[in-house]
Amino acid sequence: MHEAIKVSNVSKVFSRGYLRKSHKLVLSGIDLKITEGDRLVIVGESGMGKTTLARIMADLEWPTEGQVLWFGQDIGRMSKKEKRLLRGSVQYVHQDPYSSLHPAKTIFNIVADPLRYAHGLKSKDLRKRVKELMEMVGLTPAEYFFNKYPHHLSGGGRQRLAIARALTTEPRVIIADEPISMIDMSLRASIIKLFKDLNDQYNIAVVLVLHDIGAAKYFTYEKGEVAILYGGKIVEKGEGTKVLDNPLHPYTRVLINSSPVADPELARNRQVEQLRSYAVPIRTPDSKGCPFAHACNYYIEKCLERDPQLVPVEQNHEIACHVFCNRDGVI
Ligand SMILES: Nc1ncnc2c1ncn2[C@@H]1O[C@H](COP(=O)(O)OP(=O)(O)OP(=O)(O)O)[C@@H](O)[C@H]1O
Repeated sequence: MHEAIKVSNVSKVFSRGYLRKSHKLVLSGIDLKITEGDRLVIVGESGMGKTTLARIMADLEWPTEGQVLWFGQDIGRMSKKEKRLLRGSVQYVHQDPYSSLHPAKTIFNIVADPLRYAHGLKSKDLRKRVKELMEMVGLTPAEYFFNKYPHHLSGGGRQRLAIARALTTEPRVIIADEPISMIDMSLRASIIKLFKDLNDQYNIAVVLVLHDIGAAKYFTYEKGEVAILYGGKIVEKGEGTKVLDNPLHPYTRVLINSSPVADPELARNRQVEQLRSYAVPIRTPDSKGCPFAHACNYYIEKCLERDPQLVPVEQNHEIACHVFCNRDGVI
């Protein structure tokens, strides 16, 4: 299987303030890849760098250091022409379906416009393709929606429309940033199911940014990988079922144990570990040590001094933790 997107040693620093002298390290040393036709979920709480990473993967943001490869080619070294040829192959779906769609355009034109401009489709062919794409995302009967506007749709319907628009370029990868966070609870599973179907039926690689563990499990149950982000670093990554069913990093364990469960009996009896701090770590390029050390109940002196690297603990499962893992495996 070929790599669709590969991120190597990516760091991102945002600079601001007077003379841009204040530097914030938002991502550091990120290595991540998704192969063609696969699934990947990036999980973490708010402020951990998920959106920045997804935007860098989609070439909407540029890394301060490191490389991003699309289908084996370094996008930082591509000419404009080369990039233009590949751009349609990687599509980005925004978090907010309420502001990402033009409110004064009909649903037909939202899907048709990119087909007109990029593929030169007209009249009958255009109508046929718009109908096909709307059916692919479950907006049926498609003709019923043609002359309606985004405000006629629910949040879930709008997200489907945004996905239909993304499909107009026949992408090989879709990157969706928190695609269910602004949608009613009852519709969330159906949107994740839609991404699963696009992956299964059309072999489109899908990267989802999520903070909902239940949704991450549902998406990677059959296949796919999960990367857990904390303080701009990947602290655990690997096969979805391994990471989510057998979490080894102390942050992943807390994240999973504190996610809501439907069974009231289970919820009542569950012991949730309390962290030493719930503050989002603010890191600069000079920060030392593990980003989770200030919150971790198991930290040792070394955690404050040295940044742990990702180490394999079993096949396709890595963690970055001085306490729970060393080069010989899990302690
Ligand atoms: N353009 C920017 N300039 C300065 N700081 C930024 C910029 N974009 C993001 N940040 C900061 O980077 C950090 C990570 O932001 P990011 O949006 O990537 O996190 P996130 O995990 O996606 O959080 P959320 O789920 O809240 O979107 C935050 O502290 C944010 O304030």
